[in-house]
Amino acid sequence: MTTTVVRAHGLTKRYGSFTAIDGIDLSIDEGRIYGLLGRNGAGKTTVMQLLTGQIFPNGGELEVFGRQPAEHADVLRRMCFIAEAQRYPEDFTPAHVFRSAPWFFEHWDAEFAERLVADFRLPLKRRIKKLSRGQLSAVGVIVGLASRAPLTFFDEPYLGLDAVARHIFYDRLLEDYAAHPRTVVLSTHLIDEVANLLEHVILIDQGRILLDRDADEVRGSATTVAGARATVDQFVADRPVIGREAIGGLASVTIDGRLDHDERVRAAELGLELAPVSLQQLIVHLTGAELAESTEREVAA
Ligand SMILES: Nc1ncnc2c1ncn2[C@@H]1O[C@H](COP(=O)(O)OP(=O)(O)OP(=O)(O)O)[C@@H](O)[C@H]1O
Repeated sequence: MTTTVVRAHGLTKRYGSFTAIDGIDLSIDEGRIYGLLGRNGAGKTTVMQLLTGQIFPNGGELEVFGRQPAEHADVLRRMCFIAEAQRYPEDFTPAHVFRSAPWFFEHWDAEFAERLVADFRLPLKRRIKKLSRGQLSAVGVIVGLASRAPLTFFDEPYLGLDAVARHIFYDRLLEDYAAHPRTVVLSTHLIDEVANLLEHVILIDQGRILLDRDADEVRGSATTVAGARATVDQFVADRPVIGREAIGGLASVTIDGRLDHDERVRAAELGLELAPVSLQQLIVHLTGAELAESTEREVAA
């Protein structure tokens, strides 16, 4: 049976007259990896801050582990939130951070943290304020992984991490998650890199949820059809179009939904090229519709 760890209904957060989170419904199940995706300013960090009790909603209902997060220490203890720009006490070294972690996280695994320190080549005794940007991110990633909190939030945790370090993060996360299942919510702009890691995708745009679906359903749920403009237009005529680019007599149109065998054969007969749309492309289409339209207008002009 699936256990739901987060339930939100009509969750709203306003800053003055600006509505950052606009009455969203959300449910997060135990033992899954969620991707919280969206453009800059979409509201990802605000959602994570609400769920971890760091800020209060202006409206709606929110339950984390069955209770309101902000008021219950036992709920807060089961969560770990790694922010984009994590702050540490002045004069702390990574060694200090890892030594104090067991105070906050009852499942802290010191041995795992040690292995991660070696993986990330993190200088343990250097003051945090002297660390490079990537090393600072590594401290957060190590805390997030080794804490083994039942509900872990990583808010774009890898500013400055190089490609090797990011892949170490993905690999260790997957390995450790398999051995110690828990719920992970990861916000990121590097969608293609994490696409295979995610089991569920929540796409947020201007404080609202645009997509909340199983990652497997999302993968391959859209197709790009490219070829002669008139032929493409004819082929996609009755389908939901989510993106369109055209240059001269050529067009590339992204349609929602899968194509069956007969449709694929027909596309091939018409000389059209079909390509699956990656999660990143799909999200760009879904959240950048205005951009795509203006590009087409510019090209056409
Ligand atoms: N304390 C605040 N006061 C006023 N506005 C705020 C405050 N915090 C966030 N906002 C606004 O709320 C919106 C959502 O911000 P949020 O940080 O949640 O976005 P995000 O999706 O995490 O963006 P990014 O990908 O750029 O980190 C933004 O428009 C932001 O400017």
